[in-house]
Amino acid sequence: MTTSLYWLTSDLRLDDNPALVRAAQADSLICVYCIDQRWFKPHRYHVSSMGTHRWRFLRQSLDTMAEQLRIRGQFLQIRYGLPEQQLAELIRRHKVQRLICSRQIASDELRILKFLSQHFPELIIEQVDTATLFDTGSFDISLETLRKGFTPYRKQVETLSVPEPLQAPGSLPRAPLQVVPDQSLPDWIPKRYQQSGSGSADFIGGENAASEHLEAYFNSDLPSDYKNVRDQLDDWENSSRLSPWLAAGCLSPRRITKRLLRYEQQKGANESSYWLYFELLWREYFHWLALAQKDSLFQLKGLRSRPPHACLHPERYRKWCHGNTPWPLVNACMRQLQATGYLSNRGRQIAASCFVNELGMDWRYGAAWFEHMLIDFDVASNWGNWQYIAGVGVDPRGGRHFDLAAQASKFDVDGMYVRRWAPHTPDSALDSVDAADWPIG
Ligand SMILES: Cc1cc2nc3c(=O)[nH]c(=O)nc-3n(C[C@H](O)[C@H](O)[C@H](O)COP(=O)(O)OP(=O)(O)OC[C@H]3O[C@@H](n4cnc5c(N)ncnc54)[C@H](O)[C@@H]3O)c2cc1C
Repeated sequence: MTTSLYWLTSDLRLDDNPALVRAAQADSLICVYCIDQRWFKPHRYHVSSMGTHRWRFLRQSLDTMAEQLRIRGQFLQIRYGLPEQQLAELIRRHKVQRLICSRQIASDELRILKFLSQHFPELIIEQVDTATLFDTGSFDISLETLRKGFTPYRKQVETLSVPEPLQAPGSLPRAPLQVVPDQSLPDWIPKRYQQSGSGSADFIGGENAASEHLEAYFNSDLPSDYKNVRDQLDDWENSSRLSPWLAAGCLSPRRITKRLLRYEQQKGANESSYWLYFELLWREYFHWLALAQKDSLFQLKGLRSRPPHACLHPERYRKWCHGNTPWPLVNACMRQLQATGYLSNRGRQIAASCFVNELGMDWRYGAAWFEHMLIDFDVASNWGNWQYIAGVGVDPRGGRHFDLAAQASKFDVDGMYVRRWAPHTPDSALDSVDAADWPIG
């Protein structure tokens, strides 16, 4: 009798989930999701990884996943604590022979897998590609090749056809025991997370909401205009808004691509519809890059040989985070992010460029704030895009410096965006100057 353990991470779906299909090849199956205690503790960048927007979305996604598994005679265990301990306990108790999970790219999760392989040398650990269009091994994903830039990579993968998405399994092996779920949250989850309620109706976590949103988007004509409007700062309809579901794994990129192809067959392909695929390839590029570059994703120097000049200035940092800088456009971006957990790609670029260039700060503090705030946080896309803007990633132009006045006059012509999100921006200087700070005489 074989017992497999499926460790769910950013793959909260049944549809097109090759890890679940692989895990189901067993007599008995344990499905577990671990809420990591470390997500809620402020780390070296003085903020915790998990923010309330993403937490709400995650809880909704887990509820849907638990219900989908229940319908198929399975059970989702949600465990709180340190994943390495939680998983080790299950492996020991149920004499688990195989652990299956999605391919991990972040160092924390890779350390968990290393811990398990050291403590259970007999355990077979299988990492499965669930977050990408293509599998590892379909093409060259070495750092050396990826460093050549996005365009050579894109040309390589555009010759490949995207594999068909898998159907959700109709039934699954039984769990070894039925554990009564404990719904109470541990006290290391701060109170404000427990009260985060149902939140904004814009993004509802879970596979069902994901497929409803996918259908609504592709039943409209919006994809045919995507490229023309994707750079706008606000408005639900300017881009696909698929990112939170992609990041939590409620939706697979293969399913999106399949739906996009159907759209093109029905309504015709154009540059805009192609551009959606182009952006999915960017997402994928950052994913492979993160996998290849390992810990340098989180280092100040990134892929460069020397770190850039950067400082840590707490007052500037606070002002940027809360939208109190001298730049109304940046303030509007930061306040929208804080209020909703979402920011357009243009808004993210503007806020990140200001952080790196006008504020001269260590880019990793900005990336960590985004990680905490974003409802669609994805380690590869977030840290990779930050590196790109800070000039320590793969950008052949060596970083991006956006002219904030020019951005405002181009993307917020009538000032509507600033009026909506930061109507009462204080007229503050970037740094407070106090005579007492200066030596006298
Ligand atoms: C500083 C910075 C941080 C970012 N952090 C994240 C993050 O944590 N999570 C995240 O999903 N995206 C991140 N992005 C990328 C991008 O801003 C978002 O994916 C996009 O705004 C999400 O909205 P959408 O789904 O409507 O995108 P659309 O414009 O509709 O694009 C469709 C999909 O393509 C992918 N995509 C689009 N642009 C990018 C890009 N520049 N890089 C990678 N993938 C892209 C996303 O999966 C997106 O859902 C970041 C960008 C910047 C500049």
